[in-house]
Amino acid sequence: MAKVSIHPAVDNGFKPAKKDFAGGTLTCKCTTNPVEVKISAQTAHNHACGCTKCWKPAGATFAVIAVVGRDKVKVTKNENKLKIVDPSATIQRHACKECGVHMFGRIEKKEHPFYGLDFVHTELSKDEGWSPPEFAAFVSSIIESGYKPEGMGAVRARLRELKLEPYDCLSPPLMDFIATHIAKASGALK
Ligand SMILES: N[C@@H](CCC(=O)N[C@@H](CSCO)C(=O)NCC(=O)O)C(=O)O
Ligand SMILES: [Zn+2]
Ligand SMILES: [Zn+2]
Repeated sequence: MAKVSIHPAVDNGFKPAKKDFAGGTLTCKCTTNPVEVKISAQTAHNHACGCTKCWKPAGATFAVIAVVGRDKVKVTKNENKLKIVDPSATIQRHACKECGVHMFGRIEKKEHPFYGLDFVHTELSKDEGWSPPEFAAFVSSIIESGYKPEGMGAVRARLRELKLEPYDCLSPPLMDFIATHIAKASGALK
């Protein structure tokens, strides 16, 4: 049986991060006047995401998305082509109006646990050395985009084969981080 396809950047394995890698340039898919975003740091928490909201290339089952400090993200070309996909979403995804690629996702709610971090797709960069994906998040959510539920066993098996442990939310360390932030804000945790 054919292997389950996850995403073109992970289906054939992926390279480790380069030591001291300090960022690169993301370019949208437009052949003329592409949007360019400069990232001036290495990314963290890169992961495959099965949610319905993250951008993925045509035909991919999962998105691959990482975070980086918002002060390290600068639009350097054709900013006028960017539009926020859903201004009411927690993560405001700034997408190219022409090709639809999401160039960065930003959290504007200061009280959010991930405030200060932008979400980026490093597959949009030709630079090599970015942090590789570490786990798979929101795996069950691919069903919300129409993936057949009976195929989920094979999807999770393939993710494990790629060393991307599948979770139906974020990874346990990130979920603990979120819960700790909420407990400190409410006073439940001192
Ligand atoms: N089942 C939903 C889940 C969507 C969801 O909660 N996505 C997460 C992860 S996106 C990157 O890891 C999230 O934080 N979303 C906030 C937002 O998108 O604004 C679905 O699939 O839609
Ligand atoms: Zn574009
Ligand atoms: Zn997502």
